[in-house]
Amino acid sequence: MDLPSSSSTDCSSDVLGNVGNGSPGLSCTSGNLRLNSPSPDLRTQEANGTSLSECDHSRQNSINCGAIPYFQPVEITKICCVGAGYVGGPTAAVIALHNPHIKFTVVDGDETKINQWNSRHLPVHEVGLKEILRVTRDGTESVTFISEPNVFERSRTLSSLLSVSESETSFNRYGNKITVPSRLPNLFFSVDVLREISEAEIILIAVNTPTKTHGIGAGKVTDMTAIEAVSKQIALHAKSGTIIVERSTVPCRTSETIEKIIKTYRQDSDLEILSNPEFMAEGTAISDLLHPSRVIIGSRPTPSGRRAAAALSSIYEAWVPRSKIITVNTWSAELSKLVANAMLAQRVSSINSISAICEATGADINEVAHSVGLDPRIGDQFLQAGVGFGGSCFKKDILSLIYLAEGLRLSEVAEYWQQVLTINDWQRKRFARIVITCLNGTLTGKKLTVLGYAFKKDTADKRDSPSVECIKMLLEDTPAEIAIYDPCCNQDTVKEEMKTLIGREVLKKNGGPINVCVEPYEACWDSHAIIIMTDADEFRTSLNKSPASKAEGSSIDPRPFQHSVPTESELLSLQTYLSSHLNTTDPFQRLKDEPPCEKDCSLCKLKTQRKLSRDERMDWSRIANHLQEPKWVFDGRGVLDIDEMAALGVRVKAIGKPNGVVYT
Ligand SMILES: NC(=O)C1=CN([C@@H]2O[C@H](COP(=O)(O)OP(=O)(O)OC[C@H]3O[C@@H](n4cnc5c(N)ncnc54)[C@H](O)[C@@H]3O)[C@@H](O)[C@H]2O)C=CC1
Ligand SMILES: O=C(O)[C@H]1O[C@H](OP(=O)(O)OP(=O)(O)OC[C@H]2O[C@@H](n3ccc(=O)[nH]c3=O)[C@H](O)[C@@H]2O)[C@H](O)[C@@H](O)[C@@H]1O
Repeated sequence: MDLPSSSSTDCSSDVLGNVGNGSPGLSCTSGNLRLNSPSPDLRTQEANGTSLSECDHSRQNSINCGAIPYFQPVEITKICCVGAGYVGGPTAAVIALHNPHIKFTVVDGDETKINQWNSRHLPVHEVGLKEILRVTRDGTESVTFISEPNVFERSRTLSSLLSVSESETSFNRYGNKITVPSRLPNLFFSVDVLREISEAEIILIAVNTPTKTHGIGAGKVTDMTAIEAVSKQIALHAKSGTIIVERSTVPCRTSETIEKIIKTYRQDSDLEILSNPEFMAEGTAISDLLHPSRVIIGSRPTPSGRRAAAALSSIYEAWVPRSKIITVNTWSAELSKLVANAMLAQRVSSINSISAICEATGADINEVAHSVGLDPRIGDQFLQAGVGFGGSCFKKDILSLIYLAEGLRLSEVAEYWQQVLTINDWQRKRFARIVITCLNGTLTGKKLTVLGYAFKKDTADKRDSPSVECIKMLLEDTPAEIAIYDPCCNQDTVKEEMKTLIGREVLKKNGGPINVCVEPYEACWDSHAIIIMTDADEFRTSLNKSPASKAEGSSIDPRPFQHSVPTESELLSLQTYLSSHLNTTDPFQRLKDEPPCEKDCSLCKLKTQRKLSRDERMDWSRIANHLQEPKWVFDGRGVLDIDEMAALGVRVKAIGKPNGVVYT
């Protein structure tokens, strides 16, 4: 129940209901709402990373600042996330890492996926994910170590430095002895959806919301089947007062739909529905979740809506500065997710449209993008021209926006966003046509090599991948062979997908042209043309540096720490730093054993696809020697240095590069 508004309507009570000093039951030295956490140690440290001035600043910037009355803090002990996919798993891992006092369970109807999350073989591959799961899912031992930069590196004998008794001399010499307490597991994966829903105080919905493939609105409207199913389960099983959080990307006003579904089964519903869209990108999911540009929380503008928003905010405040947590109304939160994806995709289509002009005029797309991106009003992100955007979200979210505009009879708006998709489709086909044209209009009898099968680098996700579409187009011209290699995709999964999409006869073992390779050199051998479809670092020429990757983790020593006990984030960066220097996955020796695999675990037997290490590049000179004349490489992602390749005798056709136009 909301307490009467005792605080004033100025910023002594901010939009999340966090009140200033002197409020009963709340500590607000940093301006953060403190819940009754049974384990204040790490959590408080982490949250206190937000300074008072930062907090005050954020209050001034808060939308609706001061509009909220004081309310009783909600104690959160159990969170359930429905949907153990690309979003559910990583989100849960990061929230659980920073909230060790909360029991977090991820549920999914897919038992195979849940078994994978509970095993050594995770269904989602993201840099840093495994490290976090080892802590949250498996628990850790207590560890004592020295917080002195370079101590581990100097000694190179970890065990003597980690054991308190043996390393007393070292401690005395270097000082700053740090003890990190042990952790119990607080992240669980389960198929018992109903039980977990019934016990949670917060339920995150992270189920899939693809585009409908049949019936009314097919190919346009969002398929709400999973959202509807979860809403019904929540209506029937959630306890009173549970906070429901939309993490899935949904059409604007979906919370209203959820509410209606809930009310169908539960007349006296007191469940509050929030919108908290996720903005992470695949390949950098963990970095994006650990350091989000913003956390958007949409709620009803009522006291109970704001109280629910405050409860959710307090979970994020364990590691996200308050100034980055933005509260808005529910519809704004839902719509802003669609708009963010639409605008990112729009930039890609914009630069891709210009790439065609570059090819025809002699301008260079990289030079144009660089020149344009230096204007801070434009910025340099998302200006890499290529084979068009792919992935599970951009297209479906733009389609959802178009459908919304059409429903509102805003046909010009719908047409505007439709054009982003039209250009994307055109660019994908244009690239495949360039390949065929350069090969004299015929692929018959030729071997082609496709490097990159997923929709971008550092992920195995193949949903709406431009590569798949390109392969389909090339197949129509009956090449002798298409060899496929992707450093992240599993060979058997790619074969299985090709079989499903095109037919079993397409595979090499059945006499067909598709040959899925486990290493790049085999794929490129004797090829008439190499076609680069993703920006994997392996594919780059030595002179063409990869853009700084957020995914790679810290190469900077975070010591000395700000607090006597380091935060989980600090420990993680130290672990990453030490792991790379000392060549061990567990430099603190605090991790417990991973769950054992069954004797004949099929996943253990799967071949590891990445044959080159993360930093290793393909040897293009070796490949150049074994290409068929006239040695064609089609660079769909701007990863090659054309002069370097020319020196190897290789012809490169790259998107947005001058098409034989010379200065006169
Ligand atoms: N993939 C990404 O990078 C991002 C995705 N999103 C959004 O997040 C949502 C989820 O996306 P992904 O994680 O990629 O999807 P996903 O397909 O990887 O995972 C969804 C999971 O939900 C499960 N599920 C569906 N209905 C269920 C039910 N009734 N009960 C229990 N489990 C159920 C499925 O079995 C599946 O494992 C989508 O709305 C997507 O647009 C948002 C930001 C980033
Ligand atoms: O809602 C989602 O699912 C997510 O969609 C995208 O993330 P993601 O699809 O994982 O990957 P991006 O890095 O955005 O790339 C999307 C596509 O655009 C392409 N792209 C991206 C950037 C660029 O400059 N050029 C370009 O062609 C990529 O190769 C890829 O095919 C957004 O970046 C995330 O913020 C969002 O949360």
